[in-house]
Amino acid sequence: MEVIEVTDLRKSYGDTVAVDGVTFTVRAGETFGIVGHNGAGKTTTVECLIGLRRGDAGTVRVLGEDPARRRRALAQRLGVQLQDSSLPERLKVAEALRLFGALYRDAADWRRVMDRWGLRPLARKAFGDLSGGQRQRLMLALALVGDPEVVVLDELTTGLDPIARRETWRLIGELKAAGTTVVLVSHYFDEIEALCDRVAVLARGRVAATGTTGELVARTGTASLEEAYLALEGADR
Ligand SMILES: Nc1ncnc2c1ncn2[C@@H]1O[C@H](COP(=O)(O)OP(=O)(O)OP(=O)(O)O)[C@@H](O)[C@H]1O
Repeated sequence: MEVIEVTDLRKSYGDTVAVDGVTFTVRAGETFGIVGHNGAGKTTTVECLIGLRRGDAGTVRVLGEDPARRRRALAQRLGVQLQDSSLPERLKVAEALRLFGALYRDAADWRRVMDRWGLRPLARKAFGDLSGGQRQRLMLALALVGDPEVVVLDELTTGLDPIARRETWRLIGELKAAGTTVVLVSHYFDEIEALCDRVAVLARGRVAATGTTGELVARTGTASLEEAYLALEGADR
């Protein structure tokens, strides 16, 4: 079953064409990676997926719904962690989890989410006093507190130290084992290779290729996803 269907999505900001006819599908339970250079259109695509933006043309369906029209209903089933998101400086970690948990009809137990993400020692710390990595971890926990069917993670482990990164990978593996569909935007090829079933390579607002790491490597005659990406990105110039 297709959980996400994006067909010929287009979006411009004035004269800048950010997304120029993007098409891909994500199946139920799949972990799907989106890679691309800075400005390739990844964030714009993700924003259209979660209903924060409406494309100029094309269609987007998430769990069968149009996110631009059904954002509220979808919010109950969707977990989102965006680049550069923030919270009020004085809000404490436990308060944030409780507050976000209360927004969902079928939320996970926020205390368990707090434990799972190693946030209990920080429960009484204010958001403004957290380190970059701790903020990132909290944002991930908040994306999951609603026990979502689909999770969209933009720059999952940016700012995390190597140990926290590996721990995050392990938790994403658990999500995957539980059948959650995950969309992962990343600049880290090791992360995409380790976690994703399939990848879409975005270049200048278009999908240069979609496939498993093995397929992309075979198609480009390269030895790694990073090399395959560089070949595909260059070929599209
Ligand atoms: N709100 C906006 N107003 C004007 N232009 C924008 C806006 N948001 C994005 N753009 C432009 O659209 C293009 C695609 O940007 P987008 O943020 O979607 O790319 P990205 O792949 O997420 O990049 P990065 O890896 O740097 O985050 C870029 O040229 C960017 O400058």
